[in-house]
Amino acid sequence: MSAAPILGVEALSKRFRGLLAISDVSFTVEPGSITSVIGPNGAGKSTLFNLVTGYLAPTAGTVLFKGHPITGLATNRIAELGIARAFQIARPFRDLSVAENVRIGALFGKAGRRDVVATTRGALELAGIAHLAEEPASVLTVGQLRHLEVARAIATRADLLLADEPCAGLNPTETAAMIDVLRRIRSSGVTVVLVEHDMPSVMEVSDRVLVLESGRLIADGTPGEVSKNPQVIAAYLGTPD
Ligand SMILES: Nc1ncnc2c1ncn2[C@@H]1O[C@H](COP(=O)(O)OP(=O)(O)OP(=O)(O)O)[C@@H](O)[C@H]1O
Repeated sequence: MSAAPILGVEALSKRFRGLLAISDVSFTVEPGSITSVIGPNGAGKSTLFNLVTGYLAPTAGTVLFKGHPITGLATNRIAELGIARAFQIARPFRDLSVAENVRIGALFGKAGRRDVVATTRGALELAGIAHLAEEPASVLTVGQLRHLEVARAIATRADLLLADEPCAGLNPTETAAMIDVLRRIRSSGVTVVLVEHDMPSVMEVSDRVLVLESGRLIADGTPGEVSKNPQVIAAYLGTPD
C-alpha cells in the first residue's frame, strides 16, 4: 500500500477574468518523490505553484497538505506548516554571507525551532554550498545563487519543496550538480515538486511527471509513460495537419 499523499490537489480552478488559467486540476503527490510539472508557456504551471503556496486563492477546488485543507491560508502560515518555494530568480541579501542568508530561512520556516545552527549547516551541505558559507552572496554565480535559493528554502525545514525551474539557464555541469542536489533533498526525506522546462533534466530526475496544457492536466505518469503520450507530443510539437 502506498503512503498517504503529502499533497493533494482536488478539482482546482483559477480564473483570471475570462481566462481559465487552471481548469479542474486534480492530482496527488507521494511523500519522498520528485514530481515535475511541465507544459508549454502559459500552461498554468506558475499559477499552480501560486495556488499551492497561497499567493493566489483558487476560484474553486481544494489543496490538501498532509491530508488537511490549506486552501485560503496565508502564505506565511502555509510556510510554517512545511511547504517551501525556491524561486528561479534568487533575491538574497547581497551584503550578508551565504550562511547568513540560509540562516534567515532557518529562522522563519516551520514554527517552534531551536536548532538554527545545525539546520543552517545541514541545508548548506544538502545544497552543495557548504564551502561557500562565509562568502558574501554578492560574489556568487547564477548557478551558485540557484543553490543558495534551494538551501534557504530547505532550511525552513519544509517537508515539501516547490522549485521553480531550478535548472533554467544552467550549463550541463551546473545542471548535473543541481540534479544531484534535488536527489539528495529527496533522500533526506523532503518531497520535491518542480516546474521545469529542461526536458532531459525532467526525464532524468522525476519519479513522476504532470503535464499541463491550457490549464488542464493532460497527462500524469512516469517520465517514460508521459514521453510516449500522444497528447503530450501534440502539445509540445503541434499536431500535423
Ligand atoms: N495575475 C494574472 N492575471 C491575469 N492573467 C494571468 C495572471 N497570472 C497568469 N495569468 C495568465 O494565466 C495563464 C497561465 O500563466 P502561468 O504563468 O501560470 O503559465 P506558465 O505555465 O507558468 O507559463 P511559463 O512557462 O511561460 O512561465 C497565462 O495565459 C497567463 O497570461
